Amino acid sequence: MASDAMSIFLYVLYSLSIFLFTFFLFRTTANRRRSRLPPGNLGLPLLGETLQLISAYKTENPEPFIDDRVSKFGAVFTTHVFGEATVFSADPEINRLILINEGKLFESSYPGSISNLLGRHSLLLMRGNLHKRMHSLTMSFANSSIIKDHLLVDIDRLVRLNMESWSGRILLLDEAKKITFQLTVKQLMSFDPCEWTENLMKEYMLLIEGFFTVPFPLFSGTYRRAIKARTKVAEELRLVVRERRKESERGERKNDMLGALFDEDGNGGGFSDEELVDFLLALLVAGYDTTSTIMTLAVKFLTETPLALAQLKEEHDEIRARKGESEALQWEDYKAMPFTQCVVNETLRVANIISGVFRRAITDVDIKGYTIPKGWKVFASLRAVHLNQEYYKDARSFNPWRWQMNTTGSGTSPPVNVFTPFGGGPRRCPGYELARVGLSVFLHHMVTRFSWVPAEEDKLLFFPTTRTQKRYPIVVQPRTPSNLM
Ligand code: HEM
Repeated sequence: MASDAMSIFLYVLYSLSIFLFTFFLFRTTANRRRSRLPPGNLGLPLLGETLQLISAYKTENPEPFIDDRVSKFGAVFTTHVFGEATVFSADPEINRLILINEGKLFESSYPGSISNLLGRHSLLLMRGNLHKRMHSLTMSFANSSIIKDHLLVDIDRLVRLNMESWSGRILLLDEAKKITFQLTVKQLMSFDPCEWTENLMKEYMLLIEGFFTVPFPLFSGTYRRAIKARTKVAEELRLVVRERRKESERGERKNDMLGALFDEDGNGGGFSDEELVDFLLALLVAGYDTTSTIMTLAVKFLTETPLALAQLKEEHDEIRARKGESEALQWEDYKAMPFTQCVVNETLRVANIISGVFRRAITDVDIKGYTIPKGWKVFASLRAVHLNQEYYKDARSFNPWRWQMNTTGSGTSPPVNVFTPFGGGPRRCPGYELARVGLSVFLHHMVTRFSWVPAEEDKLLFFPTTRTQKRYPIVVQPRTPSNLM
């Protein structure tokens, strides 16, 4: 016990001295270059402005920390958060430069908790040529023609299967998570829902909870549990990979992501089991939480905007009327959902599931008259741009009709590079089309099968991730001819 206390004390002392050393080093560097650094405030020693950031996001305002500084300093400013001097950008042009110069001027940089839990062979942490190769492999697996030819069938089937058990009060976020987890496991490894996928999902939830904690098992029970869950998930995935490697050696091939990886050179792409496990584990993380949250928030925004919900229902009722009660959606049906695509865009814009991306400057970078010093962190805020009045009239309201110019020629079009919910450049989300199709199919079955009301008030939270406080409880009722609204 005494030796535990002593090691904690020594550990804290050691961390403190590293923090102070780094902080003063940055301060000195910052002073030297102050004239060319973006304006801003480094805050308190050690803490910087981290506490201001955390307390700002306790409100219902989606972007208080950035709004406040943009009004004082402009769209690009300097701050110091989570132990590092960081340049924040709310400027679409600068964001674009940051995103397209991945690997040249900047490289992605995730907090320690996320990197440790994902594993170093995940796509999100790969760099250079290997990243290029694996990113394009992932893109080719999730592109429109693959979705059209075989993923859509599973999406439609699994969404309907899950909705069959809905009745009375449900927590929509939990239901959406179940659906997206099952979908992703199916797409990656061809497993249909079973006890194994359910247990795996429970471990995944624990793993994801560890993302926004202090990455020291000694200090955080959540992080400890997440590490344990990661080990269990990796063990399970390793067994799958080994089994599939044997099948592949026998010439058997499944039409899923793992199959695509084995196809690379007929022998697991030359990848080790460890590499394949990290890769799959991270893809499951990237697709699961994001898509389920966007499904839930789309329903919340529609519930609060009855005219939009009515128009969406009309679009989907027409499709259903053509197809009868139980026929599965086809690619042509997905392509005949113009208003749904406005709803999808507007949900992505207002919800901003990924509020922005962190990068690190790998050299001194001159942008718009400022210099971002080598080694500094950069945060390209996608949300600050999406919620800027300059680019979107009445930017903080949910208004799907603003996107109708793309289909009807009315409305005003935002400038290019302003709408970037899936990022951009070499790290652009490879699952963007899959997410859009998944959400559209989910909305189709939701509005054609059910009417619903919120079971209680629930509010949006924006930190550390975008979600609703109570997982959006609603009461659902099957739609019948006498209950069409
Ligand atoms: C609404 C749903 C989604 C949103 C808003 C979203 C957003 C994003 C964003 C902004 C990035 C860029 C991160 C960066 O530049 O550092 C990204 C990357 C990524 N996304 Fe998505 N995503 C969604 C769904 C999905 C799905 C369904 C998949 C599954 C295939 C997926 C897989 C990935 C992966 C693997 C990366 C890392 C790419 C890389 O670093 O090269 N995402 N996503």
